[in-house]
Amino acid sequence: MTEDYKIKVQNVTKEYDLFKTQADKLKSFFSIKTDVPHFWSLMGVSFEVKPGEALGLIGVNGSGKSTISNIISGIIPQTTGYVDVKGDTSIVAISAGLRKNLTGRENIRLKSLMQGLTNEEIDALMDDIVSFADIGDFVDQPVKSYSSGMKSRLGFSIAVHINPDILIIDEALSVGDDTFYQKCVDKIADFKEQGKTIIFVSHSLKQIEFLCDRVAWINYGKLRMIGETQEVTTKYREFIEWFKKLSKKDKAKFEAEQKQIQKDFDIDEYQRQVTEEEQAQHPDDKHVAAKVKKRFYGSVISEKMPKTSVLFTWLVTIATLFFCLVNVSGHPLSHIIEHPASIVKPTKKLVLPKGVAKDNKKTTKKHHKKTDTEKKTSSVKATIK
Ligand SMILES: Nc1ncnc2c1ncn2[C@@H]1O[C@H](COP(=O)(O)OP(=O)(O)OP(=O)(O)O)[C@@H](O)[C@H]1O
Repeated sequence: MTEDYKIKVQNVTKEYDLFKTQADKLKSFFSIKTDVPHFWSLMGVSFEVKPGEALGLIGVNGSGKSTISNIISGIIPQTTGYVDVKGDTSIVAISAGLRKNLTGRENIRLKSLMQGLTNEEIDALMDDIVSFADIGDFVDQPVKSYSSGMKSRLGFSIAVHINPDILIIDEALSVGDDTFYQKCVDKIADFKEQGKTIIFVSHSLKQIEFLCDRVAWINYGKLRMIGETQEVTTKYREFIEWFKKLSKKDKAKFEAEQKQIQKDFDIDEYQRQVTEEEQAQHPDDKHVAAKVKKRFYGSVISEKMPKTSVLFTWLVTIATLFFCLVNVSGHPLSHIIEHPASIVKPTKKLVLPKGVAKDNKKTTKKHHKKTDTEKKTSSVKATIK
């Protein structure tokens, strides 16, 4: 692999925990072991995109195309692996990055500000973005009222007008009508002429063949093939034809097997495998294992709490609980240190809020009256006797 790249992904994986309850989610955050099943959406994907290249991403539903696009765009983090993107990216997926409660115009401003444009620059671009999106009065309505085609139009228009170095288009053209599609294709062609880098995700092999210089075929979380467009699309078509000829039962069996492989994926085993392969290529390098480890974990931000933070959180929680108990018990700290059992034997009277105290007095008085009556009754009873 040459160093002359715009995007580089190396040994990228993405794991999802398939939580069933909120409690499982919380436990996992605190690194408490749960029996939640795991699913590896990506199982070690590596490729590079050269400057000015249009790379197509193809693969059947659920193969991991959007996952890798979102990782490259910085929308979601990878679980392991190295990702290097040289330049600003702008992703166009159906409704990606659009806030549904904001109007189209507000979304234009927000997304542009997030890309680093100033308010003056946005004002200058606003009319062009609105006119390209061509969604009429809806531009002043909240995005939640848009059809998927309208969201795609708005998203595409914003993305191409903010002039990113890298444009990632994820299935955005599949929902537009023919006129809009042609406008988008022309705009993408303009981008290519300007030497910009494009990642184009689509199920339409025709669109891919028309727009892309190279294609990566992602297959159930793995990179199955990358190369010249025609070569890869031909192999992919053969695969689709083979799959279509399977019986319904065999199709289901094949898909279940692939998903099972994604559930059973072992990240440590994969790391060992990569280390062994690289050690074989560089037998004299004593630092291969450390380099692979750094590549796997060096640039990732864990979605789970690191062990030290978990320990710290537990310590703070226990300390807080302890001091609360000391306070409630009413004993001085030194006394509790000498007699730990006294922490559960409070000395202080409970100080109740005013209203509660009054109510309590009334109840106690009533209680006393009752007791006096009882006393009188018993003395009368005694006199009669
Ligand atoms: N948040 C999530 N939690 C659990 N699994 C997820 C999550 N997001 C994606 N996945 C799973 O990861 C796999 C890859 O999904 P992804 O959306 O990347 O596929 P895709 O190739 O873009 O599919 P499509 O062509 O249908 O858009 C799928 O099996 C999907 O169910």
